[in-house]
Amino acid sequence: MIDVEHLTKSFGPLRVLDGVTFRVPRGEFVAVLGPSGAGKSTLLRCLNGLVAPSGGSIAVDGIVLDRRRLAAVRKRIGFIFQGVNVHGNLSVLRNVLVGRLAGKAPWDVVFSGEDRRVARAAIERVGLGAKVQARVSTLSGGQRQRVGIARALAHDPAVLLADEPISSLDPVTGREVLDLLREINRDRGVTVVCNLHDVRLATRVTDRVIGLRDGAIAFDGPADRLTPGDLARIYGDRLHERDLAEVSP
Ligand SMILES: Nc1ncnc2c1ncn2[C@@H]1O[C@H](COP(=O)(O)OP(=O)(O)OP(=O)(O)O)[C@@H](O)[C@H]1O
Repeated sequence: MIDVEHLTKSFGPLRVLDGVTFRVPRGEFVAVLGPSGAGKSTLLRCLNGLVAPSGGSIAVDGIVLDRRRLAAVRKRIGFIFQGVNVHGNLSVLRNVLVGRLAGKAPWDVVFSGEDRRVARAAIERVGLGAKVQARVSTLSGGQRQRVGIARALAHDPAVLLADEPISSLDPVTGREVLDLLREINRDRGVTVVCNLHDVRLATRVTDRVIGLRDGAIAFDGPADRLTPGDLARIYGDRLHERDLAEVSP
């Protein structure tokens, strides 16, 4: 489903991704962990074509991502941004309809009955059916992030990429939002790659952890088998006893 080979990315002299190789099968839920600056967001942005790689290759659903095929690959991907990236002045429905824009020409931004049906179904799916017409600025942080997820779903993606989707939420709401992504992953067979800072949630909710350190893979394996030693390889000596305890039995 996602095939990344020898991916490198440099910003000027700074090498941010350094030969990253992994393959994600259809339907897997992958957490990408790593210290700040390890290259997690850059990796996700490369997968979505928001950042052009310096080297290596990426294929999504068998389509090699390059400039010519960017639109075709993006059609298959829903992107959930870091923090909460929604338009406060617009209704929930309008925000989610934005997810139906892909592939429409600028002179053709008229939403069809089908667009509205899909958007409403996505809003129901994330539990905001009663808020379809509410202005997003009147919603809580967790509800706003659900709007972001509904927008990504309205795109009918085969892959969901989520860049720290719970970083601005309290722990309980964050868990609920991650559980929602897990349910969507299971019900629809959507492949999910999600950057996270919460090790405990990553090990409890996802199938697999890819640990990035200094732009290279420091760990890749089943989430429920992550050991304190693996965590130390990912986070180095900045890790504390408390963090290690999170994955200890
Ligand atoms: N557009 C850019 N131009 C220059 N440097 C960049 C750019 N985007 C990212 N970087 C640098 O690349 C490195 C990796 O950034 P990235 O955001 O991918 O890390 P991250 O692991 O997602 O960090 P965090 O967990 O703090 O979000 C950082 O040193 C960052 O400053």
